[in-house]
Amino acid sequence: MTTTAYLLTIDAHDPTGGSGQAADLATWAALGWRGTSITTALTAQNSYGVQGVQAAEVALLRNSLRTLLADGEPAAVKIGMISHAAVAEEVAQFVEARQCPVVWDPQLASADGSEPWAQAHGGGLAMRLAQRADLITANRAEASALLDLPAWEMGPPPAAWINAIRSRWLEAGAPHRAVVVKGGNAWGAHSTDWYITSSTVLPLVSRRLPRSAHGSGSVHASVCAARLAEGWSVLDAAAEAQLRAHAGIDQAIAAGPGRPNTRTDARADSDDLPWLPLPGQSEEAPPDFARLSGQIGFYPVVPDADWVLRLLEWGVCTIQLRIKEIEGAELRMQIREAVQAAREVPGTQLFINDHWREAIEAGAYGVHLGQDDVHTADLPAIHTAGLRLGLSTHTPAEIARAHALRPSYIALGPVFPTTLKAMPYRPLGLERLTQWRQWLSPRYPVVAIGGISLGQMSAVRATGVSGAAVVSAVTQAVNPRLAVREALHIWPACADEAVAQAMV
Ligand SMILES: Cc1ncc(COP(=O)(O)OP(=O)(O)O)c(N)n1
Ligand SMILES: Cc1ncsc1CCOP(=O)(O)O
Ligand SMILES: [Mg+2]
Repeated sequence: MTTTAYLLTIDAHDPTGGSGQAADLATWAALGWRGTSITTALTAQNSYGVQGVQAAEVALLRNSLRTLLADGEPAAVKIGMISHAAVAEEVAQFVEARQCPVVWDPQLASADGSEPWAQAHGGGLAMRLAQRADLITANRAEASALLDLPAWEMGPPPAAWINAIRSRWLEAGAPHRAVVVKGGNAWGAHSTDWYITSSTVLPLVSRRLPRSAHGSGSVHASVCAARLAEGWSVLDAAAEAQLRAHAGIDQAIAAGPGRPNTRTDARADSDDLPWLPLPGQSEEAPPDFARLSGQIGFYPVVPDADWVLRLLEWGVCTIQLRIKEIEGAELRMQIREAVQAAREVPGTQLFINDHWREAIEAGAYGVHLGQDDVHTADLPAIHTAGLRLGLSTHTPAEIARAHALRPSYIALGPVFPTTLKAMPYRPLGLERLTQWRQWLSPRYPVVAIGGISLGQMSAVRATGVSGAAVVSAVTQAVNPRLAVREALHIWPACADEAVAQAMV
């Protein structure tokens, strides 16, 4: 029997269960991971905060780590509170000898600021932990103390902060390494976490909640460790962690008269989504794109205007024209022809892929854009022209990017392996599709795409998404007419429902 992969938290014992090891283990259980824990310190605490700390005995700590390793290497390590330098030294040696992803969530003081542990990270220990970590998650006070930087409250991180983070914590390592400076303890309408690498500084913005909760940093960091162990990028891990921590604070559990505990298995929805503004875009969300006028259901994506005409005849209501190889006058003519034909069938929602200028010119119902397209498309022009916007997403960070643009629907994919085009993304599968669909509800209709055959459409529909976009299942069907009839039977298009409603 092979050992089940495991995550390791090296953190303090919090008797309330709200933070540290207990919160990490509960978070990992909620994510389907086996968690293990090594204790750096025992604490006396309750909902009012930490009342006392006793550091772990170093020989026992070393023995615990060595004994655990005999069962196998961890898939990722999360380091939390360390109250004494001797413990920090032991932990640094341990992680320096590992190959797996490491998340360091420094804890320098309890929320009331009563227990300063900064001295435990002196003598170069903070630098060693930082330089071994793939991700450092620190709030502003912690980063300020560790880097000896003046406080920073509002707006983007000052240049002195970015320079210090890069030169002391990041530059020695690989470019994928990052620091997330969390914004929970700043103020303003939003709470912004700043994601900083050797080459980028990105804001991950959340709606500020009217309260804080004990252990939100532990939940955040442990989600990051789990997702790094699964091979997600640091930015994707940070985006999902922010979403889950936000939901956990929003649904915090009362633990006494003081602060409530962050819920480790909170169900996140679209109110919890962080958003990742485009470069130069303000943190303020732009106005929403127009809502869809009908349901989506079966959503074929086809390569030319003739296909659109045929689908309209066959009763399909939501269609995408995805022209890849034609340009100039012929492209404009096809888009105009398809848009004109779609306008003549009430209830039709025709999206034009990529070609947003021609779509505006033709007065299309909507456009569908990919992640790269949003950097070059004139989104305000599409909005002003009243077109709906659909956006492709494949990862949590891309979802955060899409949420910054407030589109009319969000597509998630690839759900299954697709042969249509090479994609650098792992298929989501139905479980993750269900999960991400929940994150996007109730704000966004969700379209599933990628490798969906007619045989899988019922299962995709059961995840609660609003529609299934398919290419090959229609365009490469032996009998496309029959395939469309079958698909409309499984998931009726809005035209059918509009007709049905009109007949009632
Ligand atoms: C409904 C839907 N979802 C995703 C896509 C993919 O769009 P994009 O990422 O722009 O890639 P291309 O289709 O342009 O290759 C889509 N077209 N429709
Ligand atoms: C364009 C696109 N974007 C994500 S998956 C995909 C391909 C969908 O094609 P198919 O339905 O044939 O797998
Ligand atoms: Mg595109």
